[in-house]
Order: sequence, then structure tokens, then C-alpha cells
Amino acid sequence: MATTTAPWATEKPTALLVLADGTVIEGRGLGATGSAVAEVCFNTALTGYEEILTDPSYAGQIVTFTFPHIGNVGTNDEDIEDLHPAARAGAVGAIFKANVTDPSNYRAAGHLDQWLKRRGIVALSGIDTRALTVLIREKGMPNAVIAHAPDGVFDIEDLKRRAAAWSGLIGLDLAKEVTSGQSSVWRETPWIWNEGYGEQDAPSLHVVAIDYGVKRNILRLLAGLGAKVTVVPAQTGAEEILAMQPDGIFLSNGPGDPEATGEYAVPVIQSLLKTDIPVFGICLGHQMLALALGGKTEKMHQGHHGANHPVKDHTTGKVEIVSMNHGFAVDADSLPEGVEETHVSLFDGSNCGIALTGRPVFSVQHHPEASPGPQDSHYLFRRFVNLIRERRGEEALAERA
Ligand SMILES: NC(=O)CC[C@H](N)C(=O)O
Repeated sequence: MATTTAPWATEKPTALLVLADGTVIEGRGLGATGSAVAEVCFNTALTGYEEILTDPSYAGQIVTFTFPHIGNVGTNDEDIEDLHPAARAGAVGAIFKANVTDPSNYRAAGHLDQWLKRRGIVALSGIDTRALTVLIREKGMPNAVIAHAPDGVFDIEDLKRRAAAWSGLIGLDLAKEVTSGQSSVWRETPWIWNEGYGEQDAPSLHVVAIDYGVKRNILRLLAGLGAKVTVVPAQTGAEEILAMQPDGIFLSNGPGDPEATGEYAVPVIQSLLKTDIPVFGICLGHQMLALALGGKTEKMHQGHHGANHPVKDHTTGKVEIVSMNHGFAVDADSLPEGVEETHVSLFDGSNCGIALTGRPVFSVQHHPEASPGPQDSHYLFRRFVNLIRERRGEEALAERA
């Protein structure tokens, strides 16, 4: 029988979180044994831990869940978000407050502990996640090593050295680590209650999605709106993409520093922008579109990771509650003339969307595909498909279903 009480009175710690400043936090180990060095962030979503941990944008990160009870709905094979699960792109570590209980849910196929082991995610439970969250809010996202040893034996000085020596996410191109090795066609459509995922039959338009670490639900939503989606590796050249005769080009989310990834992605995006093909970017794709247009990105203090962030769409005046996962942001003041700021975070005023004036090119910082999170922003996929339909002389879909 799993326990949910803090075990320290009677147990030896079997996991440690060692921060780059030498702070050592003791917990109970679960998931993979061994250690991982990464940046620690916190995510405030109440549900969707499997989708969060398999979001490739979390590569190079350890996720602290502020929601105290994680794991009680178990795991299944449907709620994964990375395109190539064998490659295990996503978070390298996870931190929970309560110790993980046995699963209780009709969709559960397994226990979170076993699932974390299979995914190679090192995890720790039984700590004061509020205190860690306050620390991140005050000091910013720390670099750290998370270590799990079932016998409780650790070389703490070595862990401290490794945490302090890690370069951090600034300057790291992680998209090349998580992108597809080859092109593929995506046909799965969104999940429907009691039916599961669907299969596309007759796509009417073609979208090429550049995979910097794409989430599956983005591809499902595009497929559900009638797009045949060809997913191409991050380093695919513009000529090769244009030879596929896309009706639209999608720039995906992904991990790491947009400036580092931009080294090869920006020239490709700049070439694609010379055509009149509609372009839509999400998160890392948004940041790289901004870089391609001459803007700048910067590292954030604590980042935005959750499923309850209010964002205002200036083009309609409406507020949407969105899913977010980013530690870098576009500096709105750096945007050149001809690039409008379309969306803004109502938490801190940071940039959440841009569009090229008079052109079918736009992107957002948040995650309109949710998974997990609210579906308020699904309309952005329809906005993209409508730009494609307009260029093809077809009637627009209603922006909200
Ligand atoms: N979800 C994403 O695409 C994240 C983009 C980028 N890696 C960031 O942290 O800001």
C-alpha cells in the first residue's frame, strides 16, 4: 500500500535534488535510478502530468508539480505527446509533493512509478514543493542535479560539482536532439470521448510541419481540420520544403534556447517568408519566427508553465485561458515595423503572439493545442486553416467551432 505521508522520520532519503548553489533537498526516490542535470521549473497544471512530462519542450528540464497529488490516475499509452516515444524526449526529472499512490482511473494502464522508470525519468517525492516554488519565484529557475539511489548512498560533493558545472539552457540547441530523423505523414485526429483518437480519411490541404520537438496534439488538430501533415526534421532546407508544395507551413514548439536553434532554423524561415504561403508558429516556432523577422528573445526569470494563464488576443479583444510552457520570451520592443503584437500575457504583460501586417503569417507563445489544458485557443488552428483556404479561394470555416 503506497503512503502519502512524508517519510523522513523513519526512512533514509533515496533521492536528492542538489541545486547549483549547493542547496540539498532530500526526498524519496521513484522512477529511474541514476541522476540527471537540468534546469528546475514549476508547472501549475492540476491535471495532465503524462502529457507534461512527454512534451519535448521540457528536454533539459526537471518539472516540479505544484499540484500536490500527482500519479493517482495512473498512466496510459494515449496521453503521450512526444512524436517518437522510444527516443524519450521530454522532461528528464520530476518532483512531487505527495508520495505516489496506486492508480485509480478507468483509463489507467499502469503505475506512474513504472512509467517513469520506462521513460528514464528520475523522480523525487515527499518534499515541500511550495518552498521550492517560492525559491524559483524569488531566485529564478536553478540548474540542478536530481539523483535517485534506492540504497540512499550519494556522492553529494560530486552532485554539487555537476550542478554548478552545467552550462544551463542559455545557448543550448536541444531541438536537434529531439527532432524526427526523417519525414513522416501524420493522420491521427483528436481524441473523442468514448471513441479515442480518429484516423483522417481524405485530407483537402497540405501542411508541412517543421519538427523542433512537436507535440502530437498539434498534429492531431491540424489533421482534424483536413490537413495532410508532413512532419519534417528541424534541419530540412527551404527548397526541400517548398518542393513538397505545402499549402501552409507550421513551425513547432521545442526545447532549448531559440537563439541557438535559430542558427539553422532562421535562414530557412526567412526563405519560406519570401513566398506567400501561410505560416503558423507555436512557442519555439513563435520565438524563431520573431528572430527571423529581426526580433530578439530573452531568458525569463521564472518562466510560464501551467494550464491557467490568461492571454489577450488584441485582434478580437477576447481573453483566453491557455496552456503555457516556456522559459524564453520574445522581447516585444525588439519587433520591427510591420510586425504586430497580437497576444499578450495578462499575468506579466510579456509577448504572446505576433502577426505580419497584411500577410498570412502569425505565431503564438502559448500552446493552443493544450494537452493538457483548456481548449480556448483551438480557434488559432482554424485561423491558420482559413488563411490557407483564403489563398486557395475557398470559403472560410467559422473561427470557433
Ligand atoms: N514550448 C516551447 O516550445 C518552449 C520554447 C523554448 N524552449 C522556451 O523554453 O521558451
